[in-house]
Amino acid sequence: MERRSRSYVQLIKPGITLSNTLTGIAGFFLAASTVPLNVLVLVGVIFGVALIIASACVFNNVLDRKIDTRMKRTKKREVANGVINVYKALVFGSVLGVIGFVTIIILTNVLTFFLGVIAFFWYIVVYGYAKRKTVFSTIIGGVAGALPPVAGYTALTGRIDLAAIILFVILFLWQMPHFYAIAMFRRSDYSSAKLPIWSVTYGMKSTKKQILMFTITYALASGLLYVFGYTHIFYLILSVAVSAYWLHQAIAFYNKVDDEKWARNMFGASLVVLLSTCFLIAVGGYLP
Ligand code: HEM
Ligand SMILES: CC(C)=CCC/C(C)=C/CC/C(C)=C/COP(=O)(O)OP(=O)(O)O
Repeated sequence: MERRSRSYVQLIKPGITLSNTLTGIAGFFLAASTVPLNVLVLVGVIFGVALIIASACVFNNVLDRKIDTRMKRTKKREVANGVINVYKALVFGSVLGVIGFVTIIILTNVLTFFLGVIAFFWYIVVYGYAKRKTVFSTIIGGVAGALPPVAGYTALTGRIDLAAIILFVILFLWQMPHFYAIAMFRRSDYSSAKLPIWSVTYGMKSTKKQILMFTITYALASGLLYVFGYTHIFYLILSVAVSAYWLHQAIAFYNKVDDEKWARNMFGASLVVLLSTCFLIAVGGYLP
């Protein structure tokens, strides 16, 4: 790929855009186990959600360009280091956003459109502000991250019911160990960028305890789709296995390796858990 287009691809934070879209697709297929599947709506979810998230990430690159220069992980980002200027990034982000929102409104419904608007605004403005000001920014950011699966679900059902709320809770809780693990192994980055974050404010041991607590809460929440009858016994067995894997990673190495190594391992495991969880949510309603 040409260097310039590669830079634009980096601007949308492809890992985050792809994985969040995946959670939207999972929500869609859970809905399709209770109401008839509509392929056009699926197309709307895939492209609409992906484009809106991509757009939000581009705007985040612009807003965070100063912070990004102060962190080792982000200092090579295109807007931060001037490879793409602010104006071009804003045009790119706006084009993605307009196409994304138009796709959502045409192919899904008004409720899903509004969820997209809320998530978009929340990530860029509310989280963008909180990130600089409070140690609770992770919890606040988690709200935006938990909305795509809800949007995928409402795109088909047109309403927020208990299943939609459970999806929100599962993904919200998944994000806490995911991000606190990053906060641990990137602690010096956050410290030099002067961003309040749990590991910097309260230390590594406290963050480790938080991760363990949220991993347990996630494990409990992932069973709720079964408890409330949206999925069946195979979903429960497999989701218990996934949670057990994550908990095992947390507990087995808790005092055996250094904190940073432990956190890196938990982060890697969080991605395995995310993919497995998306898969189980998507097929859970069809399994016996
Ligand atoms: C459901 C929501 C979320 C999903 C699906 C998700 C997914 C991912 C994935 C797949 C990666 C690895 C690929 C990459 O680096 O681009 C990643 C990394 C990252 N995520 Fe998340 N994430 C979510 C929520 C969050 C939240 C709430 C935060 C912070 C408040 C966060 C912060 C980060 C950071 C900083 C990285 C880079 C880690 C590094 O390489 O040092 N994520 N995320
Ligand atoms: C529909 C819609 C817009 C949904 C939002 C989905 C989304 C982008 C979720 C990610 C949540 C989040 C707080 C990521 C961290 O960003 P960060 O800025 O702290 O990450 P960075 O340090 O890598 O810049």
